[in-house]
Amino acid sequence: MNPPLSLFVTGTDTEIGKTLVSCALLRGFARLGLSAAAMKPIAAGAHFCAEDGLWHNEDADQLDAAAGALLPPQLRTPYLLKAPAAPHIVAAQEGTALKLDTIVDCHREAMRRADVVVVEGVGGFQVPLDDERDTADLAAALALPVVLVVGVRLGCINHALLTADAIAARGLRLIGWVANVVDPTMRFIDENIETIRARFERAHHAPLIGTVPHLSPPAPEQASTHLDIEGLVRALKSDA
Ligand SMILES: Nc1ncnc2c1ncn2[C@@H]1O[C@H](COP(=O)(O)OP(=O)(O)OP(=O)(O)O)[C@@H](O)[C@H]1O
Ligand SMILES: C[C@H](N)[C@H](N)CCCCCC(=O)O
Ligand SMILES: [Mg+2]
Repeated sequence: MNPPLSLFVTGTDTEIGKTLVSCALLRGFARLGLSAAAMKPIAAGAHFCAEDGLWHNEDADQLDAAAGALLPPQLRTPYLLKAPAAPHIVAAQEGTALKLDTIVDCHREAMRRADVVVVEGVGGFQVPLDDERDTADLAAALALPVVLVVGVRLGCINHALLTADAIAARGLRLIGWVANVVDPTMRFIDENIETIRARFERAHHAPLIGTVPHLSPPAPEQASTHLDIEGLVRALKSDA
């Protein structure tokens, strides 16, 4: 039996396509016959649904819809915060301590239930969780290879390079990256992507998993056709 695989999806910012790409990865893994589960361990922004009597988060719902192996909500999202804002601020206001150990335990259980577990971070790579820790500490506690989603828009080169350096500084492996075209009106899109590709290849040996064009509608199944999922699986297996 193959050991389960897992990866941590981070981004150059909030709202740049981490959820879309995570869902695309889930669909791509499913196409390869892998049972794929998703975690959004810390979610900020929840609404109450009278139909099922549960609090929902949009990212978590999208991940559930794309996942082949569904996790129970408490395992998929151990920390569901109400307000759509910086998690350390919302957690403090709600009196919630965001514990890395709890998330690591949930992740360990998720790994027992699927062939591959996709973990979506929250916001960018160094979003605080409290006065001391941030989401980079979460990725390190989970000891996962990182996929960086670059939201392709003006300014993304700098954000991409800073994030890759931060990932390396935490001793984590940037296993690949996705160029996600959030601003289709940007000038020189291909040249921007090539600039990042060449630098990531040289400095981090991190390949471009694929370029997701601006999609209408932004459907995970379609996005997944732009990603080299087989290559990613090979890299994850050799990293495991
Ligand atoms: N390639 C794309 N084409 C069209 N729309 C996109 C694309 N990528 C992302 N979007 C849209 O941009 C918005 C933000 O994307 P998404 O929710 O995936 O970002 P995120 O990085 O996960 O944000 P958060 O930090 O809140 O988790 C969504 O409405 C999504 O549908
Ligand atoms: C609510 C939002 N969609 C994200 N889930 C949280 C983004 C926090 C960003 C914090 C920051 O870097 O300033
Ligand atoms: Mg998201």
